[in-house]
Amino acid sequence: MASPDTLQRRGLMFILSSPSGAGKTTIARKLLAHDAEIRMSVSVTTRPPRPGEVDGQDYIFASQAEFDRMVEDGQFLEWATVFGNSYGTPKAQVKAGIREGQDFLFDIDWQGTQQLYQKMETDVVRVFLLPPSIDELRRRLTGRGTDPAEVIQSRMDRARAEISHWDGYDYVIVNDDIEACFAKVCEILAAERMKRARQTGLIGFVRGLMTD
Ligand SMILES: Nc1nc2c(ncn2[C@@H]2O[C@H](COP(=O)(O)OP(=O)(O)O)[C@@H](O)[C@H]2O)c(=O)[nH]1
Ligand SMILES: Nc1ncnc2c1ncn2[C@@H]1O[C@H](COP(=O)(O)OP(=O)(O)O)[C@@H](O)[C@H]1O
Repeated sequence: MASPDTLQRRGLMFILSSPSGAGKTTIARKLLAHDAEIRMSVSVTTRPPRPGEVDGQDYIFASQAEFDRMVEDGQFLEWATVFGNSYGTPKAQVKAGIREGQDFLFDIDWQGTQQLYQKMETDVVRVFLLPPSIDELRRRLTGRGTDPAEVIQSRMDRARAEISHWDGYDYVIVNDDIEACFAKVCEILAAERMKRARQTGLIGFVRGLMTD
């Protein structure tokens, strides 16, 4: 007998990218607090921790030598250099989790997004956040209070280059109002979870319906 209880799905890889300061960390934190079915893919980075960041939770902080060893050992699904620091996505937990139906959230840049898409196209959902204006982006970076003036300037200098990669994404959202942006992100996630290609048990269920 065909039973909907047997329906399972593959996990998805939900990527949030944006120019620095547009709000992806804020949206990612809300999503993790609100949705028990998605887990953060915690990246390894060589950048120093910011005040309040927890090792193993926000990032896995590593020296350049440790990072290079992980690259050589093939431990990353993707890695890239951003603002002169190295960032990489560890392979192990994500690959096994996806097969078991676990969804993962990625806060990675356009280079990492391209690499993940090339490797695991059907599992990947690419979302890009834009600031409402360049002035507002500067206000947010300054207001966040985590970077000295010269770092903020270098993030602003990079913002236009990052924005130019907007067309490598499936969805583009202007993060004007946090709650409105968050609602859109949740809607995208809900719809993507229902995609036929992810419903691994569907073929058997449909065959059952046709033969019962
Ligand atoms: N390719 C890649 N990019 C990452 C990874 N982790 C973080 N990033 C990106 O690196 C950039 C800098 O991140 P961060 O230092 O936390 O500063 P932020 O710009 O304020 O979020 C952001 O664009 C992140 O999305 C990763 O594992 N791989
Ligand atoms: N829609 C928004 N309106 C106003 N401030 C925002 C909005 N989204 C994020 N912020 C603020 O802007 C700053 C940068 O956001 P953050 O999430 O750290 O960006 P990113 O992770 O993309 O660098 C933070 O201080 C955050 O509270």
